[in-house]
Amino acid sequence: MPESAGSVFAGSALTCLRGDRLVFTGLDFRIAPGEALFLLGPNGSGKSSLLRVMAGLLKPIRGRLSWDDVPVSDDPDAHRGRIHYVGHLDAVKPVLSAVENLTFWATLGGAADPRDSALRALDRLGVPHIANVPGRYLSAGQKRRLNLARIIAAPAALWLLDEPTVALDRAAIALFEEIIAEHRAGGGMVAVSTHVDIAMPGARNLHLDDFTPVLHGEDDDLTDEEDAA
Ligand SMILES: Nc1ncnc2c1ncn2[C@@H]1O[C@H](COP(=O)(O)OP(=O)(O)OP(=O)(O)O)[C@@H](O)[C@H]1O
Repeated sequence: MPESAGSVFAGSALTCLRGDRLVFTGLDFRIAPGEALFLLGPNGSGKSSLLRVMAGLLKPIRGRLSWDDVPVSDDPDAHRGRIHYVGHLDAVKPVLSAVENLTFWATLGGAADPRDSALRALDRLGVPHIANVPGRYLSAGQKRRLNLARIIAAPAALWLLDEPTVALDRAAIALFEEIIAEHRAGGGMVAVSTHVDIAMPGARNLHLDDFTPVLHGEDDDLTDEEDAA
């Protein structure tokens, strides 16, 4: 059961700089238990950047990120403990088998019985047969399923998923939609960046291009904040 019961995750007046580019400014969002947010927008509009901000991996140069109205920056470790962040670059270790990769992540995520959780998550993602296959032999879609198995191998209230359905076949996308629905039914929260249709009933849309800054020279004093991770 996620720890989100009653919790609200919110951002207000967020401004993000990457390199020398102001990516978005004045961005607000709010996710309550059971809610889902789609991050939408063209390439380069800042979806991945916002997910990294939400995960505490990238510091916004302005604005506030809060959990139950307490600034996330007050306790970054607590925030890390309540999220699963899955980026679009997978992190499968090539020499470890699928179940070893997943057991490692489940241990980090605080699962009670990491290996058992790992095996059950592989089963849920429809790939029990890859358990003993080394990461380097997995297909793109199998790696993606393995990455998504991470989110159910250990509990976390907030799932931050960057283009989660890339390389997935239709059956896996349907499975993924079911898993998201179950998470939300248990009070979990989710933010998903995507360029394709994913069924998440009742999800709200956040269009990143609505927050693309128009510069008139007043932001010349902005300084870059490197990745916090
Ligand atoms: N590490 C970085 N250093 C400098 N600039 C970066 C970095 N990462 C991303 N950017 C820039 O930040 C902007 C937003 O990129 P981001 O990856 O957040 O967009 P996106 O909406 O997720 O794009 P896509 O749909 O292509 O995945 C882009 O202009 C990109 O070039």
